[in-house]
Amino acid sequence: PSVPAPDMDGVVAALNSAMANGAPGAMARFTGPDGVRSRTVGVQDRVAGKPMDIQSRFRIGSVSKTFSTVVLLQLVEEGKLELDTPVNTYLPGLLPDDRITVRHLLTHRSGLADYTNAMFEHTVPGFEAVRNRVFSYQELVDLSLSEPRTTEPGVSYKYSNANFVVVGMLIEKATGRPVSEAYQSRIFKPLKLRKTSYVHPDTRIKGTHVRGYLHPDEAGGALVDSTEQTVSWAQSAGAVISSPADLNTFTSALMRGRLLSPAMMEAMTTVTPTDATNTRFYGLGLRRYDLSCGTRVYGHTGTVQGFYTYAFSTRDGRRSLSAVANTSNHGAANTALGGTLEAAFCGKKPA
Ligand SMILES: CC1(C)S[C@@H]2[C@H](NC(=O)CCCC[C@H](NC(=O)C[NH3+])C(=O)[O-])C(=O)N2[C@H]1C(=O)[O-]
Repeated sequence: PSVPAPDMDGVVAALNSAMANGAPGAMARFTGPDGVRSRTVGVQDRVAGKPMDIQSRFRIGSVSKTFSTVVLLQLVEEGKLELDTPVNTYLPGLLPDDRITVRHLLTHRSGLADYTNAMFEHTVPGFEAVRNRVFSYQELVDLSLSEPRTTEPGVSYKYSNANFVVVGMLIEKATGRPVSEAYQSRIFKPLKLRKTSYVHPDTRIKGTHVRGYLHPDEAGGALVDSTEQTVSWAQSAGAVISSPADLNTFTSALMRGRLLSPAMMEAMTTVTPTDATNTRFYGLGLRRYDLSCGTRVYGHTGTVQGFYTYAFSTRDGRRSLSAVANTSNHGAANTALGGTLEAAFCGKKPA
């Protein structure tokens, strides 16, 4: 069936709107039946004045959660883990509730509190306090467990980074190796994602990269260059670095079934609503957005200090969009950037 051509003027308008709302720059890359379309606006480095470059690397934040989910679901397919088995079966004594299962982690229904709410209550001081810190997985779990559970296991969707910290622990327990090796051998290498890496706790983004600029909580406050950080507060929940092309390749390959079996893709894309709009859903480490034209897109969003990312594909993987703005803690910029999805996947609005 024919699909609408991407409305690249609409994509540029969304990128410019992100800039008008405080992003020094933004960019988007679309792949579809008619090939690749890229657009960039503004700068990737405010001091050097370097223009945004579609080849650049950047921090993808929670889009990392989908990479971690792919590794874990491959381990499930290999019989090394089971989705409906309690986490404590694999990591004895880790969690205070034996009812919390692996599936509860991937669907944000475990009830484990998100320690980043307290950690980043004050945006810039919170960031400065951790940007060079290296946490163990256990320290992050302990931060979560120091707060009350947010739901009985399985009862409701309560997004928490803690879930994907435990996912990282499960991957390392099941493989006996660091999670970085699993990303590399199971995803980065097979898909030839040459600009995608997991370098925790190194603070640098190697090669040509976008610099990220964090908005302070104080209106009109100066932007903070947040490019260099360990992202140790997130690790398997948010520390992957990638590029627009690699994210297009990843989400498209995922939806085409290059990484997981059809049965596992069915499980991954079985979703529940995350809000009252009934257009936003979550499956297993994967978001589904239902767009105004009826198209359903699957992927993830990412917020890490100085970067906001969307990485989505259609269910058949034939169309994919990645978009990033190099600012964060500015809701209007994030929402504006989201306009790239409607423009890219729904095409020009009828006059
Ligand atoms: C659910 C989200 C939005 S939050 C979650 C994760 N990012 C974080 O947990 C970092 C939150 C603080 C980042 C900081 N904000 C503050 O400090 C606010 N006081 C900023 O904007 O740079 C990610 O990425 N996910 C997004 C996702 O999945 O889309």
